[in-house]
Amino acid sequence: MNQSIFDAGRVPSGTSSISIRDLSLNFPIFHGGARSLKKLLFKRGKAALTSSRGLRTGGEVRMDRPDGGPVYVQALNAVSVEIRAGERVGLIGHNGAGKSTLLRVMAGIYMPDAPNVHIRGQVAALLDVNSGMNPELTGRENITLMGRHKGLTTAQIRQLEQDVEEFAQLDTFLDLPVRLYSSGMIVRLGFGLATAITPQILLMDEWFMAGDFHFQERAEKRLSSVVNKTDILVITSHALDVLEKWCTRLIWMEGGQIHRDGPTADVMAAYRVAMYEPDHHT
Ligand SMILES: Nc1ncnc2c1ncn2[C@@H]1O[C@H](COP(=O)(O)OP(=O)(O)OP(=O)(O)O)[C@@H](O)[C@H]1O
Repeated sequence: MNQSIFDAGRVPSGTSSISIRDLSLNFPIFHGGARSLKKLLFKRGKAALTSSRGLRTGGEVRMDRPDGGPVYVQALNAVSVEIRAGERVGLIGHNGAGKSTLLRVMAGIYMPDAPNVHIRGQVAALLDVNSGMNPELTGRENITLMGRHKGLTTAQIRQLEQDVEEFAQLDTFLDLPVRLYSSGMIVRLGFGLATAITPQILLMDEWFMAGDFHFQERAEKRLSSVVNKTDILVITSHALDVLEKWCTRLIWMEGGQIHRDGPTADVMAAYRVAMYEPDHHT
């Protein structure tokens, strides 16, 4: 692909960075269940529901004051992280630890104006497999739509279409509405589209591993050529071998906080030990 057409937001190569200082993010609970949680918190005279052995699933459920106030899930709690060009970072931790939320902050989806979040460089986020896709349109029409959205010329859109068609190998399905696709077929199209350009900062959730074996092989190949050219990769996955393969640094999250941050081998060794602790649900 011609890279010059996607230059918006680019900075000189090797100068991309992610800087997040003391960031907290709460999701208010409006569901009826919030009332019983509130009662429970009130009964315990506490502002937060945390198990005595440490909360291993989900963020902390909190109430503004021990005597009442709105109930919310604290997805991120005072998170500070600096990532420089050249780093390949993996986010690990239990279900609900805050990994996807942190990725969404980095992608500018949550809190895009937060003064303590600074993202320098052109970002591509592979977070939701069908994000930006219109299920009523065919795969080919979706490619065109994205091309137009990016301001490409007709010739450039054709180039994009060829590239994605070759990679996704959807054959006749490329000309059928996306709502008829299986989840793996959507992954093929979404992944092909998202990796048709080389961003400076690539943020990925683990869904890209969802295709069949042949797709995964080709996806890995395509991904490594993209990753080799990006300044920064941040990826979250429960597949530890994937993280060991791709990452130079791991950030281990627990209950919305950074529990440990360091070279992959060190953090992974400690994580594996913790995983086999009898009370650990990671
Ligand atoms: N849109 C939302 N509305 C309300 N709560 C949310 C929302 N998104 C996430 N949460 C809550 O925030 C916490 C962190 O969720 P997040 O998705 O970041 O976890 P995760 O580490 O990516 O988990 P997993 O490994 O299961 O994907 C969880 O307790 C979750 O219930």
